[in-house]
Order: sequence, then C-alpha cells, then structure tokens
Amino acid sequence: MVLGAMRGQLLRSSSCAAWARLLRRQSRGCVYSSVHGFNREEIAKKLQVFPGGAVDLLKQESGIAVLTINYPSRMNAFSGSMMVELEERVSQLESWVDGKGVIVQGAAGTFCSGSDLNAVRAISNPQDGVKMCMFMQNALTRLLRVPLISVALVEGRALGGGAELATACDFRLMASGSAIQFVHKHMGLVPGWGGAARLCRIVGGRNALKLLGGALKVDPELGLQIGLADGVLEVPQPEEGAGVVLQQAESWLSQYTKGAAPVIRAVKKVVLSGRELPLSEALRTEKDIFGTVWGGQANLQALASKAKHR
Ligand SMILES: CCCC(=O)SCCNC(=O)CCNC(=O)[C@H](O)C(C)(C)COP(=O)(O)OP(=O)(O)OC[C@H]1O[C@@H](n2cnc3c(N)ncnc32)[C@H](O)[C@@H]1OP(=O)(O)O
Repeated sequence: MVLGAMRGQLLRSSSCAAWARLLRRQSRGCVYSSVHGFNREEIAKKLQVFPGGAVDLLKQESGIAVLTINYPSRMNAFSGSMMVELEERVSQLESWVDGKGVIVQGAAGTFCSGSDLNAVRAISNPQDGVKMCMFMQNALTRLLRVPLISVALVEGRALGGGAELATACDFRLMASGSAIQFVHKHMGLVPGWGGAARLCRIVGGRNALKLLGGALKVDPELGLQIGLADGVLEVPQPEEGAGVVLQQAESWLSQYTKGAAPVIRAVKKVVLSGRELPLSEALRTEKDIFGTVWGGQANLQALASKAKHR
C-alpha cells in the first residue's frame, strides 16, 4: 500500500508537470499572446475607459462557484470594465484548487444582452474592435478551460455576446420563458468572442448556420431539440422568492460535481483534452491525468470500501 501511494505521488507530480506543459503550450489557456501582436495591457487600458456594472464571483463551500454578470440597468450588457473584470474572475477560478463547478448567471432575472452598445459605438473602428474581440476570446476560452464543470444559467435573454458567453460553458440550462439569440446579423456583425466556433461544436455546422444566418430566437424547447440546452428549469411564482432558479441549477450541477475535487477536476481535464487535442496528444494527456488520481485518496478509499456498482 505504501509503495502504491508513493507511486501515485510520483505520477501525480509528473502529471502536474504534464498539465502545466499543456497549458503553457496553449499560452496559459489563451488563444492570443504577444506572438499574435496581442498586447493585453494596452487593450485592458482602452476597455477601462468604458466603466459600469460588475462581474461578481462567489466561491462556495460546496465547491460550486457562482459568477454573476451584473449590470441590470443595461440588461447585463458588458461594459469595457466588466470585460476586464471577467478576465480577473476567470484567473480567480483558475487558481481555486478546491473548486468543482461554476454557474454563470446574469443578475436580476436576465442573462446578458451582449456588448454595451455605448462602448461599441465609441470603439467602432475595426482595429480596436478586433483587439476587444481577442481580449474576450482569451477570457472566454480560459473560462471554458477551467478545470471546473461549468453551466450557463440562462434566464430572460442571452443576446449577441450574451449568447456567445452561454457557449463558453460546458452546459446550458434555460429557464422557462428564456431565449438565446445570436442577433449579430441584425447588428451587421458576426460573432467575434469565439461564439461561432463553439456553437458549431455544440449544435453542428448546419444548425449553427441556421441560428446565425436567421438570427433565430432559441426558446427552451428548440434549445433542447438541437442540443443547445441541456435542461429546462421552471421559473417559480414570484412569491417563492428570488434565487430558486439558481438553487435548481445548483442541484442539477451537483449530480456531476458530487465526489472528491481532484477526481471531478480530472474528469473535466480528460474531457477538455479529448475535446480540444488531436487524438494522440489527447491520449497522452489522458494518461498523465489518470496518473493524478491513480493511488490518490479517493481511489484508495474506494478500494478499501470494496465499492459495488450494482
Ligand atoms: C461581439 C458582441 C456583439 C454584441 O453583443 S452586439 C449587442 C447585441 N445586443 C443588443 O443589440 C441588445 C439590444 N437591446 C435589446 O434588444 C433590448 O434592450 C432587450 C435586451 C431585448 C431588452 O428589452 P426591454 O426589456 O424592452 O428593455 P429596454 O430595451 O428598455 O432595455 C433596458 C435598458 O437596457 C439598455 N440595454 C439593453 N441592452 C443593451 C446593450 N447591449 N447595451 C447597452 N444598453 C443596453 C437599454 O438601452 C435600456 O436602457 P434605457 O432604460 O433606455 O437607459
């Protein structure tokens, strides 16, 4: 048993190094770095010129965090400072070693109405637009890659960039009466926060073309039908109080986050590598991640309890 534990420990340290190598290869989970002419400080400074709202993060004992897009007077549109705050919150999630899951929601019963159109008007030149888009692609790609199982809880409307944000989670739950709509075409745009690439992977190219080409409003029923939504939550009567939908989402997510944090995080990592890497590389990464749980506490406990899976 002692030898087994030592072997597990050795494997865990070598596989941590492998995971760190993987993240380094992916520029710490980012798509763009200085190699691509991306200057994070320069664009963050430009974005801070457009303040308003907040992005709040609540890390809970249960291992499930709640990330709230909070600008109700603008239907939770992203101001420039909120884009920078989103990136900071993602960094906090990346360094939360006890975390298992995260729910992304909007404040006051609606998800997110995309970019703050006031900021969009002020930075309507293509150079700055592309820099903002690189910044948001980095932040949302890192969000999707955190070793936590993530769910977008869509209440009310998810429009434009808000629909793109919803695709940057592993799952989407839609509250009754909610809608996800890629309204970009109506704005003379296409998605730029990575939403089109992610949408194709979620619903397939043909459905993505219909949703983007027709700027279709996806209600919960259509969402379930095409695989954009993973579940529908009934919005309670107002007297049942705010927060009930969030509780429902937490309970839905807990079916996947039950268990030891290292195991849940390893589950996300093997799926992430399978989703993103070429097969040979995904297989090697899976072997490395396997090494982090083999002989680990949860594994030894399960062996000692002679668990049956009837
Ligand atoms: C690459 C990213 C691409 C993008 O995200 S482009 C942006 C896409 N989003 C939009 O075009 C949203 C436009 N807004 C709307 O369609 C409607 O406001 C919406 C969200 C359906 C809500 O409709 P209603 O419930 O009737 O409420 P309302 O229109 O009176 O809105 C309440 C207040 O919120 C504001 N608001 C909503 N979305 C916003 C946005 N994206 N940027 C800036 N302000 C926004 C709206 O202007 C209104 O403010 P105010 O009360 O008039 O001062």
